[in-house]
Amino acid sequence: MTRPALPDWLDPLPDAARMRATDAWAIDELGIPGVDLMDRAGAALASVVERVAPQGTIAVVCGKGNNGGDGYVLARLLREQGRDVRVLVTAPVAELRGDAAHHSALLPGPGPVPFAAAGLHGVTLVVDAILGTGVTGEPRGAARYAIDAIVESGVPVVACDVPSGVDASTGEAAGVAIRAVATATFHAAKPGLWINPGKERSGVLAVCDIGIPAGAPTEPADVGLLTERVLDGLPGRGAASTKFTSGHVLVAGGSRGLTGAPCLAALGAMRGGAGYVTACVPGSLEEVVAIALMEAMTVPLPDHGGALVADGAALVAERAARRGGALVLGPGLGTAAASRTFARGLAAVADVPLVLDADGLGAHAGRVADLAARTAPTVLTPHAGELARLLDTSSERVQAARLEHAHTAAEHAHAVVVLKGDDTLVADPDGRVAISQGGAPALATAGTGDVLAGLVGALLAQGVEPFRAACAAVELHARAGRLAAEQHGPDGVVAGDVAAALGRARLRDGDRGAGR
Ligand SMILES: NC(=O)C1=CN([C@@H]2O[C@H](COP(=O)(O)OP(=O)(O)OC[C@H]3O[C@@H](n4cnc5c(N)ncnc54)[C@H](O)[C@@H]3O)[C@@H](O)[C@H]2O)[C@@H](O)CC1
Ligand SMILES: [K+]
Repeated sequence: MTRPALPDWLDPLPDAARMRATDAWAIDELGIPGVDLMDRAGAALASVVERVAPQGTIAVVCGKGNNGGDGYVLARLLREQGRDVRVLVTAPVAELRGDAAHHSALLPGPGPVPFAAAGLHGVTLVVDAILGTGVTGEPRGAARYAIDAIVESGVPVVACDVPSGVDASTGEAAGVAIRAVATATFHAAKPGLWINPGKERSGVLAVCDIGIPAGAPTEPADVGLLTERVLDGLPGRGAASTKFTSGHVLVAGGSRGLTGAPCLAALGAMRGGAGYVTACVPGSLEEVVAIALMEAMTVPLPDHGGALVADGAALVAERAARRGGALVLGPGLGTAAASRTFARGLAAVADVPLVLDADGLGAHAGRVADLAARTAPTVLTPHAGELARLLDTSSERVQAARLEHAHTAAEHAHAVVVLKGDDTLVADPDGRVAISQGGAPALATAGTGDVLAGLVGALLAQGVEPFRAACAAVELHARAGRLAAEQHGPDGVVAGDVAAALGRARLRDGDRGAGR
Protein backbone atom coordinates (compact mmCIF):
# COMPACT_ATOMS: atom_id res chain seq x y z
CA MET A 1 0.00 0.00 0.00
CA THR A 2 1.38 3.45 -0.81
CA ARG A 3 1.09 5.79 2.09
CA PRO A 4 -0.53 9.18 1.49
CA ALA A 5 1.47 12.23 2.64
CA LEU A 6 0.69 13.58 6.09
CA PRO A 7 -2.32 15.91 6.07
CA ASP A 8 -1.56 19.60 6.63
CA TRP A 9 -3.08 19.51 10.12
CA LEU A 10 -0.17 17.40 11.34
CA ASP A 11 3.23 19.02 11.93
CA PRO A 12 5.77 16.54 10.55
CA LEU A 13 8.13 14.97 13.09
CA PRO A 14 11.24 13.65 11.30
CA ASP A 15 12.75 10.50 12.75
CA ALA A 16 16.52 10.03 13.13
CA ALA A 17 17.04 8.73 9.59
CA ARG A 18 15.06 11.59 8.03
CA MET A 19 16.89 14.09 10.23
CA ARG A 20 20.25 12.70 9.11
CA ALA A 21 19.13 12.97 5.50
CA THR A 22 17.97 16.54 6.12
CA ASP A 23 21.34 17.52 7.65
CA ALA A 24 23.17 15.90 4.74
CA TRP A 25 20.98 17.75 2.22
CA ALA A 26 21.64 21.09 3.92
CA ILE A 27 25.38 20.47 3.96
CA ASP A 28 25.95 18.67 0.64
CA GLU A 29 23.24 20.15 -1.60
CA LEU A 30 22.68 23.61 -0.14
CA GLY A 31 26.33 24.10 0.78
CA ILE A 32 25.66 25.16 4.38
CA PRO A 33 28.86 24.29 6.27
CA GLY A 34 28.30 21.61 8.94
CA VAL A 35 30.43 23.60 11.39
CA ASP A 36 27.98 26.52 11.03
CA LEU A 37 24.99 24.27 11.75
CA MET A 38 26.81 23.05 14.83
CA ASP A 39 27.62 26.62 15.85
CA ARG A 40 23.93 27.52 15.68
CA ALA A 41 22.90 24.35 17.51
CA GLY A 42 25.35 25.16 20.32
CA ALA A 43 24.11 28.76 20.50
CA ALA A 44 20.48 27.64 20.69
CA LEU A 45 21.41 25.20 23.43
CA ALA A 46 23.19 28.03 25.28
CA SER A 47 20.07 30.16 25.32
CA VAL A 48 18.09 27.30 26.91
CA VAL A 49 20.86 26.66 29.46
CA GLU A 50 21.00 30.36 30.39
CA ARG A 51 17.25 30.35 31.03
CA VAL A 52 17.33 27.20 33.16
CA ALA A 53 20.52 28.10 35.08
CA PRO A 54 21.36 31.81 34.89
CA GLN A 55 24.21 31.27 37.33
CA GLY A 56 26.32 28.51 38.88
CA THR A 57 28.72 25.93 37.53
CA ILE A 58 27.72 23.97 34.42
CA ALA A 59 29.01 20.49 33.58
CA VAL A 60 28.83 19.78 29.84
CA VAL A 61 29.10 16.06 29.18
CA CYS A 62 30.15 15.38 25.58
CA GLY A 63 30.01 12.13 23.63
CA LYS A 64 32.13 11.37 20.61
CA GLY A 65 29.68 12.22 17.83
CA ASN A 66 28.16 15.47 16.60
CA ASN A 67 25.89 15.65 19.64
CA GLY A 68 29.10 16.04 21.63
CA GLY A 69 30.20 18.64 19.06
CA ASP A 70 27.17 20.78 19.96
CA GLY A 71 28.31 20.45 23.58
CA TYR A 72 31.77 21.84 22.76
CA VAL A 73 30.21 24.87 21.07
CA LEU A 74 27.99 25.43 24.11
CA ALA A 75 30.97 25.15 26.49
CA ARG A 76 32.94 27.68 24.43
CA LEU A 77 30.06 30.19 24.32
CA LEU A 78 29.39 29.91 28.06
CA ARG A 79 33.08 30.33 28.91
CA GLU A 80 33.25 33.36 26.63
CA GLN A 81 30.49 34.84 28.83
CA GLY A 82 32.56 34.15 31.91
CA ARG A 83 30.57 31.13 33.11
CA ASP A 84 32.29 28.39 35.09
CA VAL A 85 32.08 25.34 32.80
CA ARG A 86 33.51 21.83 33.22
CA VAL A 87 33.77 19.74 30.07
CA LEU A 88 33.54 16.01 30.80
CA VAL A 89 33.93 13.56 27.94
CA THR A 90 32.94 9.94 27.36
CA ALA A 91 35.54 9.52 24.59
CA PRO A 92 39.05 10.95 24.20
CA VAL A 93 39.20 14.13 22.12
CA ALA A 94 41.57 12.32 19.73
CA GLU A 95 38.64 10.09 18.69
CA LEU A 96 36.49 13.03 17.56
CA ARG A 97 35.99 13.50 13.83
CA GLY A 98 34.80 16.23 11.47
CA ASP A 99 32.73 19.12 12.81
CA ALA A 100 32.95 17.90 16.42
CA ALA A 101 36.77 17.73 16.21
CA HIS A 102 36.80 21.25 14.71
CA HIS A 103 34.77 22.73 17.57
CA SER A 104 36.59 20.82 20.33
CA ALA A 105 39.79 22.51 19.17
CA LEU A 106 38.20 25.97 19.67
CA LEU A 107 37.42 25.38 23.36
CA PRO A 108 39.11 28.08 25.48
CA GLY A 109 40.31 27.47 29.05
CA PRO A 110 40.82 24.13 30.79
CA GLY A 111 40.73 21.11 28.48
CA PRO A 112 38.14 18.36 28.63
CA VAL A 113 38.56 15.63 31.24
CA PRO A 114 37.32 12.03 31.09
CA PHE A 115 33.88 11.71 32.67
CA ALA A 116 33.83 10.69 36.33
CA ALA A 117 30.89 10.92 38.74
CA ALA A 118 33.02 13.17 41.00
CA GLY A 119 33.08 15.74 38.21
CA LEU A 120 29.41 16.49 38.95
CA HIS A 121 29.99 17.58 42.56
CA GLY A 122 28.88 21.13 43.16
CA VAL A 123 27.46 21.77 39.68
CA THR A 124 24.15 23.58 39.21
CA LEU A 125 23.25 22.00 35.90
CA VAL A 126 24.41 19.14 33.70
CA VAL A 127 24.17 19.42 29.92
CA ASP A 128 23.71 16.06 28.28
CA ALA A 129 25.51 16.09 24.91
CA ILE A 130 26.35 12.39 25.03
CA LEU A 131 24.13 10.75 22.42
CA GLY A 132 21.81 12.30 19.83
CA THR A 133 20.13 11.05 16.69
CA GLY A 134 23.14 8.91 15.73
CA VAL A 135 22.68 6.37 18.52
CA THR A 136 22.15 2.69 17.80
CA GLY A 137 20.68 0.45 20.50
CA GLU A 138 20.93 0.91 24.25
CA PRO A 139 23.69 3.13 25.60
CA ARG A 140 26.93 1.20 26.03
CA GLY A 141 30.32 1.61 27.66
CA ALA A 142 31.40 5.04 28.85
CA ALA A 143 28.15 6.64 27.60
CA ARG A 144 26.13 4.25 29.71
CA TYR A 145 28.30 4.86 32.75
CA ALA A 146 27.94 8.64 32.38
CA ILE A 147 24.16 8.50 31.95
CA ASP A 148 23.86 6.31 35.05
CA ALA A 149 26.03 8.67 37.10
CA ILE A 150 24.12 11.76 35.92
CA VAL A 151 20.77 10.17 36.80
CA GLU A 152 22.17 9.05 40.16
CA SER A 153 23.51 12.57 40.94
CA GLY A 154 20.03 14.11 40.89
CA VAL A 155 21.45 17.31 39.35
CA PRO A 156 19.01 18.96 36.88
CA VAL A 157 19.82 18.21 33.23
CA VAL A 158 19.30 20.07 29.97
CA ALA A 159 19.43 17.66 27.02
CA CYS A 160 21.03 18.47 23.67
CA ASP A 161 18.69 17.43 20.83
CA VAL A 162 17.34 14.34 22.65
CA PRO A 163 17.86 12.96 26.16
CA SER A 164 20.63 10.36 25.87
CA GLY A 165 19.17 6.87 26.10
CA VAL A 166 15.88 7.93 24.48
CA ASP A 167 15.35 6.78 20.91
CA ALA A 168 14.56 9.96 18.96
CA SER A 169 12.43 8.03 16.46
CA THR A 170 10.23 6.07 18.87
CA GLY A 171 10.47 7.49 22.39
CA GLU A 172 11.67 4.12 23.65
CA ALA A 173 14.24 4.07 26.45
CA ALA A 174 15.34 0.47 26.61
CA GLY A 175 18.35 0.89 28.91
CA VAL A 176 19.46 3.81 31.05
CA ALA A 177 18.18 7.24 30.00
CA ILE A 178 18.56 10.86 31.01
CA ARG A 179 15.57 12.64 32.55
CA ALA A 180 15.86 16.28 31.48
CA VAL A 181 14.14 19.40 32.78
CA ALA A 182 14.39 20.80 29.25
CA THR A 183 15.50 19.63 25.82
CA ALA A 184 16.78 21.91 23.06
CA THR A 185 16.06 20.05 19.83
CA PHE A 186 17.23 21.20 16.43
CA HIS A 187 15.32 22.00 13.22
CA ALA A 188 12.18 20.03 14.21
CA ALA A 189 10.91 18.00 17.13
CA LYS A 190 11.42 14.26 16.77
CA PRO A 191 8.65 11.68 17.41
CA GLY A 192 10.48 10.31 20.46
CA LEU A 193 10.24 13.66 22.24
CA TRP A 194 6.44 13.45 22.13
CA ILE A 195 5.96 9.74 22.86
CA ASN A 196 6.40 8.28 26.33
CA PRO A 197 8.68 7.32 27.98
CA GLY A 198 10.68 9.80 25.83
CA LYS A 199 8.16 12.62 26.33
CA GLU A 200 8.36 12.71 30.10
CA ARG A 201 12.17 12.36 29.92
CA SER A 202 12.46 15.42 27.65
CA GLY A 203 10.97 18.01 29.99
CA VAL A 204 10.15 21.36 28.42
CA LEU A 205 10.80 21.20 24.69
CA ALA A 206 12.51 24.04 22.79
CA VAL A 207 12.52 23.52 19.01
CA CYS A 208 15.44 25.58 17.70
CA ASP A 209 15.96 26.85 14.19
CA ILE A 210 19.56 26.19 13.11
CA GLY A 211 19.22 27.60 9.61
CA ILE A 212 18.13 24.51 7.68
CA PRO A 213 15.38 25.61 5.29
CA ALA A 214 12.15 23.65 4.87
CA GLY A 215 11.75 21.39 1.85
CA ALA A 216 14.40 18.71 2.31
CA PRO A 217 13.72 16.03 -0.31
CA THR A 218 13.69 13.21 2.25
CA GLU A 219 11.05 10.51 2.40
CA PRO A 220 8.02 12.38 3.86
CA ALA A 221 7.56 11.97 7.61
CA ASP A 222 5.00 9.36 8.59
CA VAL A 223 4.58 10.66 12.16
CA GLY A 224 3.12 14.09 12.88
CA LEU A 225 2.10 16.22 15.82
CA LEU A 226 -1.63 16.84 16.01
CA THR A 227 -2.63 20.51 15.78
CA GLU A 228 -5.98 22.23 16.15
CA ARG A 229 -6.00 22.69 12.38
CA VAL A 230 -7.58 19.23 12.30
CA LEU A 231 -10.82 20.97 13.30
CA ASP A 232 -10.85 23.27 10.24
CA GLY A 233 -13.76 22.44 7.99
CA LEU A 234 -15.25 19.62 10.07
CA PRO A 235 -18.86 19.12 9.04
CA GLY A 236 -21.36 20.97 11.21
CA ARG A 237 -25.02 21.87 11.25
CA GLY A 238 -26.24 24.37 8.70
CA ALA A 239 -29.54 25.91 7.63
CA ALA A 240 -30.48 22.84 5.60
CA SER A 241 -29.55 20.29 8.27
CA THR A 242 -31.99 17.84 9.80
CA LYS A 243 -31.42 15.37 12.59
CA PHE A 244 -30.99 12.74 9.89
CA THR A 245 -28.30 14.58 7.96
CA SER A 246 -26.34 15.29 11.16
CA GLY A 247 -25.53 11.63 11.58
CA HIS A 248 -26.90 8.63 13.45
CA VAL A 249 -24.91 6.86 16.12
CA LEU A 250 -25.81 3.51 17.61
CA VAL A 251 -24.25 2.71 20.97
CA ALA A 252 -24.26 -0.95 22.04
CA GLY A 253 -23.15 -1.92 25.51
CA GLY A 254 -24.06 -1.69 29.17
CA SER A 255 -24.49 -4.35 31.84
CA ARG A 256 -25.66 -4.43 35.45
CA GLY A 257 -23.45 -2.03 37.39
CA LEU A 258 -22.13 -0.47 34.18
CA THR A 259 -25.04 1.54 32.83
CA GLY A 260 -23.16 4.85 33.01
CA ALA A 261 -20.69 3.88 30.28
CA PRO A 262 -23.16 3.55 27.37
CA CYS A 263 -24.90 6.71 28.62
CA LEU A 264 -21.63 8.66 28.51
CA ALA A 265 -20.81 7.27 25.07
CA ALA A 266 -24.28 8.36 23.88
CA LEU A 267 -23.72 11.77 25.46
CA GLY A 268 -20.31 12.04 23.75
CA ALA A 269 -21.98 11.26 20.43
CA MET A 270 -24.78 13.77 20.97
CA ARG A 271 -22.46 16.53 22.19
CA GLY A 272 -20.14 15.60 19.34
CA GLY A 273 -22.80 16.72 16.91
CA ALA A 274 -24.69 13.54 16.00
CA GLY A 275 -28.27 14.31 14.98
CA TYR A 276 -29.69 11.31 16.76
CA VAL A 277 -28.39 8.57 18.94
CA THR A 278 -29.79 5.15 19.75
CA ALA A 279 -28.59 3.28 22.84
CA CYS A 280 -28.94 -0.50 22.48
CA VAL A 281 -28.74 -1.91 26.00
CA PRO A 282 -29.75 -4.96 28.04
CA GLY A 283 -33.56 -5.05 28.14
CA SER A 284 -33.66 -5.40 31.91
CA LEU A 285 -31.70 -2.16 32.26
CA GLU A 286 -33.36 -0.15 29.50
CA GLU A 287 -35.36 2.06 31.85
CA VAL A 288 -32.29 3.08 33.79
CA VAL A 289 -30.63 4.18 30.56
CA ALA A 290 -33.79 5.86 29.24
CA ILE A 291 -34.06 7.96 32.40
CA ALA A 292 -30.44 9.04 32.12
CA LEU A 293 -30.67 9.91 28.42
CA MET A 294 -33.39 12.40 27.68
CA GLU A 295 -32.49 12.99 24.03
CA ALA A 296 -31.49 9.48 22.94
CA MET A 297 -33.66 6.59 21.89
CA THR A 298 -33.22 3.26 23.63
CA VAL A 299 -33.59 -0.24 22.24
CA PRO A 300 -33.92 -3.21 24.59
CA LEU A 301 -31.74 -6.19 23.70
CA PRO A 302 -32.02 -9.73 25.07
CA ASP A 303 -29.96 -10.16 28.22
CA HIS A 304 -29.17 -12.67 30.88
CA GLY A 305 -28.92 -11.21 34.37
CA GLY A 306 -28.23 -7.76 32.93
CA ALA A 307 -25.54 -8.91 30.48
CA LEU A 308 -26.04 -8.84 26.71
CA VAL A 309 -26.23 -12.18 24.92
CA ALA A 310 -25.35 -13.29 21.39
CA ASP A 311 -28.90 -13.00 19.97
CA GLY A 312 -28.86 -9.22 20.27
CA ALA A 313 -26.15 -8.82 17.63
CA ALA A 314 -28.53 -9.37 14.70
CA LEU A 315 -30.98 -6.78 16.07
CA VAL A 316 -28.32 -4.08 16.28
CA ALA A 317 -26.84 -4.99 12.90
CA GLU A 318 -30.29 -4.82 11.35
CA ARG A 319 -30.85 -1.34 12.81
CA ALA A 320 -27.45 -0.22 11.54
CA ALA A 321 -28.33 -1.52 8.07
CA ARG A 322 -31.64 0.35 8.16
CA ARG A 323 -30.46 3.63 9.66
CA GLY A 324 -26.80 3.80 8.66
CA GLY A 325 -24.45 6.00 10.62
CA ALA A 326 -21.83 4.57 12.95
CA LEU A 327 -21.77 2.00 15.74
CA VAL A 328 -19.98 2.42 19.09
CA LEU A 329 -19.58 -1.03 20.60
CA GLY A 330 -18.33 -1.95 24.02
CA PRO A 331 -18.87 0.73 26.70
CA GLY A 332 -20.03 -0.98 29.88
CA LEU A 333 -20.47 -4.31 28.08
CA GLY A 334 -18.89 -6.30 30.91
CA THR A 335 -16.93 -9.49 30.62
CA ALA A 336 -19.60 -12.22 30.58
CA ALA A 337 -18.80 -14.89 27.98
CA ALA A 338 -22.16 -14.34 26.24
CA SER A 339 -21.56 -10.59 26.03
CA ARG A 340 -18.17 -11.20 24.46
CA THR A 341 -19.80 -13.47 21.89
CA PHE A 342 -22.35 -10.70 21.25
CA ALA A 343 -19.54 -8.18 20.66
CA ARG A 344 -17.56 -10.42 18.31
CA GLY A 345 -20.68 -11.35 16.37
CA LEU A 346 -21.80 -7.74 16.03
CA ALA A 347 -18.36 -6.44 15.01
CA ALA A 348 -18.20 -9.12 12.34
CA VAL A 349 -21.58 -8.35 10.74
CA ALA A 350 -22.13 -4.62 11.31
CA ASP A 351 -21.70 -3.02 7.91
CA VAL A 352 -21.24 0.54 9.23
CA PRO A 353 -18.16 2.34 10.59
CA LEU A 354 -17.38 0.85 13.99
CA VAL A 355 -15.76 2.24 17.13
CA LEU A 356 -14.67 -0.62 19.34
CA ASP A 357 -14.01 0.40 22.93
CA ALA A 358 -13.59 -0.98 26.43
CA ASP A 359 -15.01 -4.51 26.90
CA GLY A 360 -15.69 -4.63 23.14
CA LEU A 361 -11.92 -4.63 22.79
CA GLY A 362 -11.61 -7.22 25.57
CA ALA A 363 -13.94 -9.47 23.57
CA HIS A 364 -11.30 -9.46 20.82
CA ALA A 365 -8.35 -10.28 23.10
CA GLY A 366 -5.79 -12.21 21.07
CA ARG A 367 -8.13 -12.06 18.03
CA VAL A 368 -7.33 -8.64 16.68
CA ALA A 369 -6.83 -9.99 13.15
CA ASP A 370 -10.51 -11.07 13.02
CA LEU A 371 -11.37 -7.39 12.66
CA ALA A 372 -9.46 -7.15 9.37
CA ALA A 373 -12.28 -9.07 7.70
CA ARG A 374 -14.71 -6.18 8.25
CA THR A 375 -15.65 -4.25 5.14
CA ALA A 376 -16.60 -0.92 6.79
CA PRO A 377 -13.98 1.20 8.62
CA THR A 378 -12.96 0.28 12.18
CA VAL A 379 -11.54 2.51 14.92
CA LEU A 380 -10.15 0.93 18.10
CA THR A 381 -9.78 3.09 21.22
CA PRO A 382 -7.66 1.09 23.69
CA HIS A 383 -5.56 2.21 26.63
CA ALA A 384 -2.29 0.36 27.08
CA GLY A 385 -3.81 -2.53 29.06
CA GLU A 386 -6.55 -3.10 26.48
CA LEU A 387 -4.05 -2.97 23.62
CA ALA A 388 -1.87 -5.48 25.48
CA ARG A 389 -4.79 -7.91 25.75
CA LEU A 390 -5.66 -7.41 22.08
CA LEU A 391 -2.09 -8.25 21.07
CA ASP A 392 -1.61 -10.94 23.71
CA THR A 393 1.25 -9.15 25.43
CA SER A 394 1.79 -7.19 28.66
CA SER A 395 0.84 -3.64 29.43
CA GLU A 396 4.51 -2.95 30.36
CA ARG A 397 5.66 -3.99 26.89
CA VAL A 398 3.07 -1.75 25.26
CA GLN A 399 4.09 1.22 27.43
CA ALA A 400 7.76 0.66 26.64
CA ALA A 401 7.15 0.69 22.86
CA ARG A 402 3.89 2.53 22.29
CA LEU A 403 4.51 3.48 18.66
CA GLU A 404 5.42 -0.04 17.61
CA HIS A 405 2.38 -1.60 19.31
CA ALA A 406 -0.04 0.98 17.91
CA HIS A 407 1.40 0.29 14.43
CA THR A 408 1.12 -3.46 14.88
CA ALA A 409 -2.50 -3.37 16.02
CA ALA A 410 -3.48 -0.99 13.21
CA GLU A 411 -1.85 -3.26 10.68
CA HIS A 412 -3.28 -6.52 12.03
CA ALA A 413 -6.82 -5.23 12.57
CA HIS A 414 -6.74 -3.06 9.49
CA ALA A 415 -8.16 -0.39 11.76
CA VAL A 416 -7.32 3.07 13.02
CA VAL A 417 -5.92 2.58 16.53
CA VAL A 418 -6.22 5.30 19.16
CA LEU A 419 -3.74 4.34 21.90
CA LYS A 420 -4.80 6.58 24.76
CA GLY A 421 -2.54 8.41 27.22
CA ASP A 422 -1.08 11.88 27.77
CA ASP A 423 0.64 11.16 24.44
CA THR A 424 -2.36 9.63 22.65
CA LEU A 425 -1.25 8.02 19.39
CA VAL A 426 -3.56 7.62 16.41
CA ALA A 427 -2.19 4.98 14.04
CA ASP A 428 -3.62 4.46 10.58
CA PRO A 429 -3.25 1.05 8.94
CA ASP A 430 -1.39 2.78 6.08
CA GLY A 431 1.45 3.59 8.49
CA ARG A 432 0.74 7.23 9.33
CA VAL A 433 0.67 8.19 13.01
CA ALA A 434 -0.59 11.33 14.73
CA ILE A 435 0.55 12.23 18.25
CA SER A 436 -1.64 14.34 20.50
CA GLN A 437 0.04 17.18 22.37
CA GLY A 438 -1.92 16.07 25.45
CA GLY A 439 -1.89 18.54 28.28
CA ALA A 440 -5.36 17.71 29.57
CA PRO A 441 -4.76 15.92 32.89
CA ALA A 442 -8.39 16.49 33.88
CA LEU A 443 -9.28 13.63 31.50
CA ALA A 444 -7.79 11.14 33.97
CA THR A 445 -11.15 10.17 35.43
CA ALA A 446 -13.69 7.39 34.86
CA GLY A 447 -15.93 7.66 31.83
CA THR A 448 -13.92 10.07 29.70
CA GLY A 449 -12.96 7.16 27.42
CA ASP A 450 -16.65 6.43 26.84
CA VAL A 451 -17.18 10.07 25.87
CA LEU A 452 -14.28 9.83 23.42
CA ALA A 453 -15.67 6.67 21.82
CA GLY A 454 -19.06 8.34 21.33
CA LEU A 455 -17.39 11.40 19.85
CA VAL A 456 -15.43 9.34 17.33
CA GLY A 457 -18.74 7.68 16.44
CA ALA A 458 -20.37 11.07 15.86
CA LEU A 459 -17.63 12.20 13.49
CA LEU A 460 -17.70 8.91 11.58
CA ALA A 461 -21.48 9.21 11.30
CA GLN A 462 -20.99 12.68 9.83
CA GLY A 463 -18.90 11.14 7.06
CA VAL A 464 -15.44 12.16 8.30
CA GLU A 465 -12.82 9.66 7.11
CA PRO A 466 -11.64 7.39 9.95
CA PHE A 467 -8.06 8.66 10.51
CA ARG A 468 -9.22 12.25 10.60
CA ALA A 469 -12.31 11.39 12.67
CA ALA A 470 -10.12 9.76 15.30
CA CYS A 471 -7.60 12.62 15.28
CA ALA A 472 -10.27 15.33 15.44
CA ALA A 473 -11.99 13.49 18.29
CA VAL A 474 -8.73 13.25 20.25
CA GLU A 475 -8.12 16.98 19.75
CA LEU A 476 -11.69 17.97 20.68
CA HIS A 477 -11.62 15.68 23.71
CA ALA A 478 -8.39 17.28 25.00
CA ARG A 479 -9.76 20.78 24.41
CA ALA A 480 -12.98 19.85 26.18
CA GLY A 481 -10.93 18.46 29.08
CA ARG A 482 -9.13 21.79 29.40
CA LEU A 483 -12.38 23.78 29.17
CA ALA A 484 -13.98 21.57 31.81
CA ALA A 485 -10.94 22.06 34.04
CA GLU A 486 -11.26 25.85 33.72
CA GLN A 487 -14.79 25.57 35.01
CA HIS A 488 -14.51 22.86 37.64
CA GLY A 489 -10.79 22.77 38.46
CA PRO A 490 -8.70 19.89 37.12
CA ASP A 491 -9.51 17.64 40.08
CA GLY A 492 -13.23 18.32 40.01
CA VAL A 493 -13.92 17.34 36.41
CA VAL A 494 -16.20 14.35 35.78
CA ALA A 495 -16.76 12.72 32.39
CA GLY A 496 -20.13 14.42 31.91
CA ASP A 497 -18.39 17.81 32.16
CA VAL A 498 -16.09 16.81 29.32
CA ALA A 499 -19.06 15.83 27.16
CA ALA A 500 -20.80 19.09 28.06
CA ALA A 501 -17.76 21.09 26.90
CA LEU A 502 -17.47 19.36 23.50
CA GLY A 503 -19.64 21.89 21.69
CA ARG A 504 -17.51 24.78 22.93
CA ALA A 505 -14.35 22.82 22.16
CA ARG A 506 -15.36 22.90 18.50
CA LEU A 507 -15.39 26.69 18.44
CA ARG A 508 -12.18 28.32 17.26
CA ASP A 509 -11.16 31.81 18.33
CA GLY A 510 -12.59 33.31 15.14
CA ASP A 511 -15.92 31.53 15.64
CA ARG A 512 -16.77 32.89 19.07
CA GLY A 513 -19.70 35.24 18.82
CA ALA A 514 -19.33 35.44 15.06
CA GLY A 515 -22.02 35.87 12.43
CA ARG A 516 -25.77 35.58 12.53
N1 LIG B 1 25.77 18.26 10.77
C1 LIG B 1 24.93 17.55 11.43
O1 LIG B 1 24.66 16.40 11.09
C2 LIG B 1 24.39 18.14 12.65
C3 LIG B 1 24.23 17.33 13.75
N2 LIG B 1 23.87 17.85 14.92
C4 LIG B 1 23.98 17.05 16.14
O2 LIG B 1 24.52 15.80 15.85
C5 LIG B 1 23.74 14.77 16.43
C6 LIG B 1 23.91 13.54 15.62
O3 LIG B 1 25.30 13.29 15.56
P1 LIG B 1 25.92 11.90 15.14
O4 LIG B 1 25.22 11.38 13.96
O5 LIG B 1 27.36 12.13 15.05
O6 LIG B 1 25.57 10.92 16.32
P2 LIG B 1 25.55 11.07 17.92
O7 LIG B 1 26.39 12.19 18.36
O8 LIG B 1 24.16 11.03 18.32
O9 LIG B 1 26.23 9.71 18.41
C7 LIG B 1 27.02 8.96 17.61
C8 LIG B 1 28.21 8.49 18.40
O10 LIG B 1 27.84 7.71 19.50
C9 LIG B 1 28.35 6.38 19.35
N3 LIG B 1 27.25 5.48 19.66
C10 LIG B 1 26.23 5.08 18.87
N4 LIG B 1 25.38 4.30 19.55
C11 LIG B 1 25.89 4.19 20.80
C12 LIG B 1 25.44 3.50 21.94
N5 LIG B 1 24.34 2.77 21.94
N6 LIG B 1 26.19 3.60 23.07
C13 LIG B 1 27.32 4.32 23.08
N7 LIG B 1 27.78 5.00 22.03
C14 LIG B 1 27.07 4.94 20.88
C15 LIG B 1 28.82 6.23 17.94
O11 LIG B 1 29.99 5.49 17.92
C16 LIG B 1 29.07 7.65 17.52
O12 LIG B 1 30.40 8.01 17.79
C17 LIG B 1 22.37 15.33 16.52
O13 LIG B 1 21.62 14.72 17.54
C18 LIG B 1 22.65 16.80 16.81
O14 LIG B 1 22.82 16.98 18.21
C19 LIG B 1 23.81 19.30 15.10
O15 LIG B 1 25.12 19.71 15.38
C20 LIG B 1 23.33 19.99 13.87
C21 LIG B 1 24.11 19.59 12.66
K1 LIG C 1 21.82 14.17 24.18
